[in-house]
Amino acid sequence: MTDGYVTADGRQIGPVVMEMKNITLRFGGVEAIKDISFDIRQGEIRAIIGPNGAGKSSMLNVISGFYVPQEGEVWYKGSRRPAMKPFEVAQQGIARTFQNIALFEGMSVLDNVMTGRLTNMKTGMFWQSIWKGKAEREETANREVAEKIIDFLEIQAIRKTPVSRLSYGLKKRVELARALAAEPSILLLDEPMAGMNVEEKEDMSRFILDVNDEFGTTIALIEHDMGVVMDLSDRVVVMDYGKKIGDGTPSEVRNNQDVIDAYLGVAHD
Ligand SMILES: Nc1ncnc2c1ncn2[C@@H]1O[C@H](COP(=O)(O)OP(=O)(O)OP(=O)(O)O)[C@@H](O)[C@H]1O
Repeated sequence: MTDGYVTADGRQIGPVVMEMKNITLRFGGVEAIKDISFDIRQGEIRAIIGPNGAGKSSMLNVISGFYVPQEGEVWYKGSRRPAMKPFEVAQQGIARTFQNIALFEGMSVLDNVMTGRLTNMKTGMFWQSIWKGKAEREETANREVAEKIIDFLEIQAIRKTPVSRLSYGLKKRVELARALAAEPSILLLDEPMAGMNVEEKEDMSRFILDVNDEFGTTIALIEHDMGVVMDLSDRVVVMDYGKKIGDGTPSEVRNNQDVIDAYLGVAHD
């Protein structure tokens, strides 16, 4: 792994933790990702942005192991990652949220957050049945982590409330809490601000920054609204029609002519 460095915007970021090398992903005749390479560094907030259909969700799904690209390599913590099932990727410390909220609506906030601990459970069903003490200790420790995250995200007042009764913005915050409960090394956020009003967007931005600051979590997020990510991110990859057209700090990509054209809808060859 290479060392960390200070970005042009003055933020210290760490060594490379994940590297996408020449990734190409096809769906039949559609090339959703065309030979894209970029890295994600320890402790940074890395955004992948682009207009509708640019290939952002496809890229997030490659990172999370949901799609295996036809070409290219994914490197994680210094080794090439073999084709993996999403739960295996999760066990390696990569947690995610979904654009369409994927919570257990009938369950309380606390129980939903507790499901985020499942990938960290050491005691299997067999041992739980014959070794009650160990399982109970693990349950207590898991609950402590869940409660700490609930406090951190300021949702203690609704910890017993069924998710179905919550506003959209709060559901998104519970989803963030559940992903954090896994204590991930990399947190993937799928359009975390989509469908939110201005106030909810501000709250979510603050929580994303606080999580990054307080826990040092590396965060990769996708978003089509360029404005939303500019204040939040250390570095930004810009995609358009499956290609990478920009990569750098927010001010670098903001001044990149290809990026400006893509967002203004200027025709491509
Ligand atoms: N499962 C799939 N099967 C076939 N084509 C797909 C599939 N998923 C995505 N595509 C195509 O791949 C291209 C990139 O789609 P993708 O959803 O990754 O873009 P996006 O940047 O996330 O868009 P949006 O902002 O609208 O969500 C599009 O042309 C899309 O139609």
